[in-house]
Amino acid sequence: MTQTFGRRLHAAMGERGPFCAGVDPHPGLLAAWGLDDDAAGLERFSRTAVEALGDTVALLKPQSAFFERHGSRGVAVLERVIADARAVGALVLLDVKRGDIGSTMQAYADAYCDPASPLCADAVTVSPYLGFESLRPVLDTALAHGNGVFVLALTSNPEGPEVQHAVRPDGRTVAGTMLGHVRAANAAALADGDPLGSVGVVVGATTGGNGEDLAVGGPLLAPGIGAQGATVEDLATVFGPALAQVVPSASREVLGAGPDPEALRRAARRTIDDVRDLLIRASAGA
Ligand SMILES: O=C(O)c1cc(=O)[nH]c(=O)n1[C@@H]1O[C@H](COP(=O)(O)O)[C@@H](O)[C@H]1O
Repeated sequence: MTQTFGRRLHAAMGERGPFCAGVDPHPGLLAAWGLDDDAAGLERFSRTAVEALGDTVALLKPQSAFFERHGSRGVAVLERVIADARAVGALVLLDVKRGDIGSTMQAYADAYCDPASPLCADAVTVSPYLGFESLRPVLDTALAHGNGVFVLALTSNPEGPEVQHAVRPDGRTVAGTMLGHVRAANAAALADGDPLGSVGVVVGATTGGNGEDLAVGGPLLAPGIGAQGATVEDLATVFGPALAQVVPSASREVLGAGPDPEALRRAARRTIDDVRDLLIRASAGA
């Protein structure tokens, strides 16, 4: 029986520490690393990042857009990143933020959640803002293959609140409604004894004390650390009692230390140490 994503991520967080390193080959980072903004530069950048970080972090998160902008050669590099990262023991969260009508979501599910596809990753990001049930094909396909899904709830960008904080007639926010759906999606796995559900949510580290119940039974991906202004210390305010389920995520903050592999590793380890220290202080009630 395939191990669920929730179990695999829980184990990886214990072994390597709770941290997700983004692989975002921004044109500006390619230039800073002395690389051309083309498919060859993309390939060198990505291979360096995977070789430096793949055996260090629990989760690697390639952002698909930065590969797609190089066309089919860029997508081929993305396929390689997924395979290479998994080969050195990192779980791969493919950041594509898909969200469409259900019948189209099945095609995305085939692309990203079915091991028969070269773009299949351990987990994928999706947007529920066409309605949570439109995600059903991705949820069902991912879970059937022991993979995971991260559902956007409270995003890190300043534009998010106009949709996500909107209050429904029943008094719940739109984001709170999505968090409720994810909680329900994880209930069976938790009842079966999984330490962590396979359906996570994205809650930006920039979102402050947001007033939502973030105990959804699955992992809480927290982007926004570093370049977007949030710090590891902010996680305590944003997540409160749900801190133990948080996987903080940073891309430019770590990648900016490159291209020296040792410097990349040091940057990731620094954040992991800061998160571990925060968790120890939080559990001691400090
Ligand atoms: O799903 C994500 O990862 C994500 C959600 C969100 O709310 N905000 C957010 O910044 N992200 C992604 O996280 C990464 C943040 O990059 P840095 O700001 O460089 O750390 C980018 O790849 C974003 O697409």
